[in-house]
Amino acid sequence: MTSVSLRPETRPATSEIRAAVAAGNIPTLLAVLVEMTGDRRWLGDRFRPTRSRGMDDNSTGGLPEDVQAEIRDAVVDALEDWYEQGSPDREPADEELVAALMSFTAGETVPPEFGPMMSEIVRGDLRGTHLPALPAELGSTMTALVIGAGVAGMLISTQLAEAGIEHTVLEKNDEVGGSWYENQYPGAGVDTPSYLYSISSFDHDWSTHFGKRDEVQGYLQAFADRHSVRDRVRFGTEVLSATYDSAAQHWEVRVRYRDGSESTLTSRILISAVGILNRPKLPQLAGMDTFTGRMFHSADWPTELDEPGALAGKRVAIVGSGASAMQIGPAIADKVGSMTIFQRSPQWIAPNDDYFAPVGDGVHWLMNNLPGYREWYRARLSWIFNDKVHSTLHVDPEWPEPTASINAVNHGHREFYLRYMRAELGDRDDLIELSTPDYPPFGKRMLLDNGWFRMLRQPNVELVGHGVDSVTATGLVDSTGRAHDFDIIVFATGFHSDRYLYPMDVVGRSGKTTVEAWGDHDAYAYLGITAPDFPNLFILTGPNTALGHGGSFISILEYQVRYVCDAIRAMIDNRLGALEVRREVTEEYNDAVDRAHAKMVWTHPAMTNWYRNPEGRVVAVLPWRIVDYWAKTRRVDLADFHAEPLDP
Ligand SMILES: Cc1cc2nc3c(=O)[nH]c(=O)nc-3n(C[C@H](O)[C@H](O)[C@H](O)COP(=O)(O)OP(=O)(O)OC[C@H]3O[C@@H](n4cnc5c(N)ncnc54)[C@H](O)[C@@H]3O)c2cc1C
Repeated sequence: MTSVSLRPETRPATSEIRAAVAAGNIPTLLAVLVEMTGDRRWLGDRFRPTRSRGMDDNSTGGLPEDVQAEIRDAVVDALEDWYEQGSPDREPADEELVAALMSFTAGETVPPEFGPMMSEIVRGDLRGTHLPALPAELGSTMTALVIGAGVAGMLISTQLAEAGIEHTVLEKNDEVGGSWYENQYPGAGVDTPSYLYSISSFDHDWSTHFGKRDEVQGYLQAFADRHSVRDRVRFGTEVLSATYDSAAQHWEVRVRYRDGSESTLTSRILISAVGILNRPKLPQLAGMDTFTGRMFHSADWPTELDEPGALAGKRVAIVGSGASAMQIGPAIADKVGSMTIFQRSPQWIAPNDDYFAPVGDGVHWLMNNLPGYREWYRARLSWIFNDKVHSTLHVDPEWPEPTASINAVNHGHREFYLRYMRAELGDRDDLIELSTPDYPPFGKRMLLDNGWFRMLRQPNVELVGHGVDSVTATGLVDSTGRAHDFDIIVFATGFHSDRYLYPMDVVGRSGKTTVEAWGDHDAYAYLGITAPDFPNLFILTGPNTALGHGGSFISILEYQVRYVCDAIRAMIDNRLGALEVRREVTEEYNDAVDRAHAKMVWTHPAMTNWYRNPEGRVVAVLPWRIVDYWAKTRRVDLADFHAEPLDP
């Protein structure tokens, strides 16, 4: 469903407005009300929402019924007045008011540095284009190749196209979508609320708060339709290598097409949008080729297993208990004969009442008809799900507990999640023991409960507290030596998240590949985007830019796309042929990344996680808050780069 205009031809009946407003999120309605009316009376104590509990949108604001009713009535009046005045253009709140409203509606202090970033969301600034039109005389010189047509590749391609920059997107698959095209396993979906995990410029009426894979993929396909992205994508084309030619100031990119033939393409600018959760990681186990049943990685789920009855009576193994396993298990437990989960380490799992909750017509109406509602709802989610928790993830050096928690607040989180887990698992002491992590909450990305604990209690489900050692013709042998027989083995074992640009050979100015420059698992780049010796190469979701503390990858991608566009704009404005980040700037940045990580929960020795490389250095996630990354990526500073004029 796409959004409707904020300027309806006919004014809705009061009863229609009232019904929709009844479904509204109270803190969001309050912000909209103050923005629409300018009346600061609504910032009085009587209307102050409570602080939201954990990770939910605090729909009632914790306010008494009569106060909620008063707010709703006032919103109805404000909207009727707005129609009365001929539905004028919305005037978004200024930065000062945004900052005040964020703190007020969050029921806690949102630090002032969030004001500008939140204002950008509230104003909808990221909806626009970041590049001016390319001057005609540069048309043939400023060209680009983009690798990958997931969210990242589509976002940058749309910007390049609007500026008239000639480019091709090279995509190994046959369709756009990346993660969401490939991951089709039962239960696949987002664990970031969809009204946040969505593209700022492309609205959608989500059917549930946490969209499932088909809806997310449909949304991305609709984005591709809207911006004619497919016209610029060469599908079935895998990039094998890329080599920078200093003399020509361009990249030579070796590709292989679906029919096995290969060719070399060239472009001034090379943009990697290959993602970090795209190359499935399978464990290297003895006997992998001997199993006679079906065995596959979660990202390669065979769709025929979705046919009715296909799993009936089957003995299914799920190897791993991370995010994908957690979505698959509850989705198939009722359909299989038996299910055995091999868990090396339990996860921290948070409750979330909205996980399966549908988004009703009333909310859709507000998103599309109440000026500012969509933007304010998103801004609030971007506090609750993105940065709110970050300050609690710093290790307190005085904290006496060496492993289970890192500071007093983190200890409180631990107690809260344990209470929830125990309540869900009831009298199953065996499961409680197996499900209690021995590392601090947030040491790995938090998961949201989708019925996992209840599933564990089902009689046909077994949780094994070990990993697997080998594969046999009939099943698996776990690390205690116990053999298990299966018909189907699903490896929910994640991706090569610490191997950037893998498995491409990307060769820089000096003739070294990225692997030679960085080591196999130790990538680094300035802002995670650009690296010395690799001029004119921009990496989207590069090293240290994924989110460990929660939040939406799409926010990060939008900031990176803006930064890359700013770099390209600088090249165009200054007639540059090459832009290469300075080594000292990159080293200084990466020292700061490592220093910041050393204080964060992710470097805590009590657990392993997909953020760290085998040596323990965190290479995948950002150490800072999103607002810090937002500030760092707002503008390109040419002083950070060696710039070469365009060779005439
Ligand atoms: C199951 C799952 C659930 C997720 N849930 C969330 C969530 O709730 N919230 C969140 O923020 N993030 C989530 N993510 C992370 C998700 O990967 C990102 O949010 C986002 O989709 C990344 O987009 P991308 O375009 O950077 O990369 P991808 O979506 O990974 O796209 C990369 C594209 O590049 C192509 N490609 C790769 N190598 C080559 C090559 N050599 N040649 C040609 N093409 C190539 C791939 O085929 C793919 O199409 C999830 C990921 C998975 C796998």
